[in-house]
Amino acid sequence: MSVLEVDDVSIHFGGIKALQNISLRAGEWEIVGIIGPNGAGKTTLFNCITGFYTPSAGRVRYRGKDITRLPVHRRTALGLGRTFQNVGLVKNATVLDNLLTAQHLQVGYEPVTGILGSPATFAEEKRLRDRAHQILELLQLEYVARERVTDLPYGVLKRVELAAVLATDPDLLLLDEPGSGLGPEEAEGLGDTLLTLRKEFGLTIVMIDHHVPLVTRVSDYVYCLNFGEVLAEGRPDAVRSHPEVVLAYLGDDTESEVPV
Ligand SMILES: Nc1ncnc2c1ncn2[C@@H]1O[C@H](COP(=O)(O)OP(=O)(O)OP(=O)(O)O)[C@@H](O)[C@H]1O
Repeated sequence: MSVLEVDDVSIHFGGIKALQNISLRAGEWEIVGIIGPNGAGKTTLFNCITGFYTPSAGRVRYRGKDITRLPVHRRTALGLGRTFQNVGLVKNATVLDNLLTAQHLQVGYEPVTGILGSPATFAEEKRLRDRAHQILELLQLEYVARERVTDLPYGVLKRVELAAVLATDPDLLLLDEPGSGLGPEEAEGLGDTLLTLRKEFGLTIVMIDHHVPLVTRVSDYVYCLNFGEVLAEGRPDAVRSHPEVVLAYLGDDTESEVPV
């Protein structure tokens, strides 16, 4: 059974057909890449998967369960974790507090209950705090645990955002442009991190990115969207050199691959 199944999903906004009959699969422990030019519908597809939008037609299933109409928090509780195109963190809080807050969205009681609560909640608090530190160590972020988010450079922020979503203990991780704003070396490091995270946490990952070398390197399977439709899908190298994908990116077919 697939972890994620999107079947014939369509959505329109007034006259704009943002998605038309999109189908996509992500199997257990797979990394699935989504590429496509600006306005192709990539973020809209994520919004349909995570519950920010309800599709006009089609189905979204998570581990066989129809989640098409479930609200966002119920999907999060099932194991869907998502990052945003623009960093989604509490800017005035510390890195550690951002992780602890993200975890409390998951456990269903407020941090103050943990402070005033029973021995059982104390034990749970300790478990959450230990896990937060484990994630920070894995992402080499322990050194900024007590720094305020607002004081951090962009590349570090992107890693903190990844840490915060991992803190919610996801099973399916949806990453919206994790490589945006990163230089080639940082993107290379991010690729290594994603491969490690998949192994350490047994994750299935679906990622949108414009950074084609990153997507090609880490993905098992790639979808290219254009004008709300799947233009091509398959193994990364095949999609990257697909004539229609080249045309969509470059506007002509004189090159043999999507630019690196
Ligand atoms: N809430 C909305 N209301 C109206 N139009 C929308 C809405 N959300 C998305 N769209 C439109 O849907 C289309 C797809 O947008 P989307 O943001 O999904 O593209 P994208 O592939 O993620 O682009 P980018 O790479 O630039 O982020 C665009 O024409 C966009 O203007």
